[in-house]
Amino acid sequence: MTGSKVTTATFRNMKQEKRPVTMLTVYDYPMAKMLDAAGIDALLVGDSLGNVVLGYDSTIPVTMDDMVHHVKAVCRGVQKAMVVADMPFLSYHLSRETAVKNAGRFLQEAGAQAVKLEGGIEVCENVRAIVNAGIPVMGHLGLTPQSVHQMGGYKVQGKDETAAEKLLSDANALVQAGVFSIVLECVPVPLAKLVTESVPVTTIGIGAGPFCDGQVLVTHDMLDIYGNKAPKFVKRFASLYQIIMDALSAYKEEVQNGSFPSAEYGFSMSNDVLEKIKGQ
Ligand SMILES: Nc1nc(=O)c2c([nH]1)NC[C@@H]1CN(c3ccc(C(=O)N[C@@H](CCC(=O)O)C(=O)O)cc3)CN21
Ligand SMILES: CC(C)C(=O)C(=O)O
Ligand SMILES: [Mg+2]
Repeated sequence: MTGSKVTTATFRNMKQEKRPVTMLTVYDYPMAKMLDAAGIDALLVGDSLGNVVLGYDSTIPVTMDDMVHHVKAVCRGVQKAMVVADMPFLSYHLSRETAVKNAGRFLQEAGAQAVKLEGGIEVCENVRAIVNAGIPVMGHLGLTPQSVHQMGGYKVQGKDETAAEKLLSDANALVQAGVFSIVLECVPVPLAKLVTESVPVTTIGIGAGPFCDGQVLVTHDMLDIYGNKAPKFVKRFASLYQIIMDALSAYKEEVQNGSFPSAEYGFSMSNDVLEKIKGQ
């Protein structure tokens, strides 16, 4: 069954069998092909697109059209992985109708299999409406970047009793609303463990410790594509920034000193033709 598509049923089975779900973010076709070939279970087209690819300093400017454009590119590169589309700022708050309509675009126009959205009890009515339309929904609790101005920065969430209780009741409300999975971002390890043991759906952690049912990271962070400072929870699995910078310097040097392009990179033509056109 290694060739078959990852579905919400796969998520359910993996939680039951205690096999960790692997998820990574992706925003374009080439990376989607690589992540799918590597057997990553789920690909999140995150609204971190804003930070990682579009150069904004938050996820708030990202629009539905931005997201649809990138989800389309990702889906063209994927055979097996589940593609989850992150719903951007204000695309699921205004009404049940707009929430369903926007979620539907990701499946109908772009080819995703599920959507993700941030928040707890306050979004549950709209989550239910999306689920009722036959669209699998992944929740997202803890550090929810679209609320950065309300949280007063990117900080660990759920540390005090009130916040921890709120997170637990939000998780239960999302389950009641029909989500198949919940991302837990930047929450203390023991709280993520408690939520994971309390809910029947698959929890996916980012900065939430090893006891979640799965893990997600921003691919550009774990590959260190930018050579910048990353949040504490990011492990660098490669240092691509250095590799890319070395390649760029080598190219510049070789073009400037004339060693590139050497003969092997050029095309020849017959001398006859050359002589003829020179004689004209
Ligand atoms: N490249 C990238 N990676 C991400 O993980 C990510 C984005 N972009 N954009 C959207 C959000 C923003 N995220 C962030 C951003 C910063 C921290 C951060 O600096 N956290 C502090 C915690 C401070 C504390 O409360 O102790 C850290 O040091 O990790 C965490 C998550 C996660 N998401
Ligand atoms: C960090 C993940 C969970 C996310 O929401 C994103 O990449 O936008
Ligand atoms: Mg996001």
